[in-house]
Amino acid sequence: MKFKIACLQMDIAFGNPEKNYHAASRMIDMASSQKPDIVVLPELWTTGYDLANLDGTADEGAQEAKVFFHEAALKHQTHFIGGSVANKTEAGIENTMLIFDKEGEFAGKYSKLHLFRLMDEHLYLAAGKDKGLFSLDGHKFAGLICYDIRFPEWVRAHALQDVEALFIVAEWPIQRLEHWRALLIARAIENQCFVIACNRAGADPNNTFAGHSMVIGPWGDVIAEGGEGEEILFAEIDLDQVKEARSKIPIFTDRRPELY
Ligand SMILES: NC(=O)CCC(=O)C(=O)O
Repeated sequence: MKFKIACLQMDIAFGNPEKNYHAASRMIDMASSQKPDIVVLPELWTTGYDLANLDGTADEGAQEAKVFFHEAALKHQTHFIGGSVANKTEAGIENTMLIFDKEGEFAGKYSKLHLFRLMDEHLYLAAGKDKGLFSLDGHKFAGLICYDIRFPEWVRAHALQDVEALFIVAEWPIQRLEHWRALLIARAIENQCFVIACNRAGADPNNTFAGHSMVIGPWGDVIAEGGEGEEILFAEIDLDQVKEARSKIPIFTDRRPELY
């Protein structure tokens, strides 16, 4: 099965959800002219990393974001991997990805598991406990958020559940661009699956972000890659390539988990 993907590599206004909702709507309308099957947004796209003010700007139960994606999915008949939003829960503020299918139905959520200390996440955010697995059109996928890509054992756990594509949403700074590219390509090759990674563009008071959203095939081939600025990255993926790669080099059969 083929899917046409649109990654919204948006600039994000610091601590300004209203402005960011407008910007996202505008980009979704633009992306829709190419009739994508799946639209992907970046990490914390409603607030950016204005963590100190999340008490005032976080979305209670992610309700506003849920209504937004429900309506956008119905309007454009497109699946949404809704980046992530600051989600006020009983456990604290989580960094939560929402998935909506093209009928506007809630299809899953994932709250970031690994908090990134270098950007103070551990001071303001609560770590999630979700698995992050979901299905769209009968295919199994997983969601990951930014720093998660440094944990190959977490990504492997998804691959062992027959996931065919990993959707990664991020606010990854420019100074570690080469880590971003190398880690994404490695996660695709070692798990023999597609990697669809949507990063933000622009800057906030503390960081300039890398852009370079990427769509990578199960052989590690870079199908599409963004530049540094705001843009919509389009790519088509063919999930049959996952079976092909896994049957040519059967690493899932050849693993020796009893020894490691
Ligand atoms: N938002 C993040 O999780 C950033 C992760 C990052 O920059 C890294 O190097 O890892």
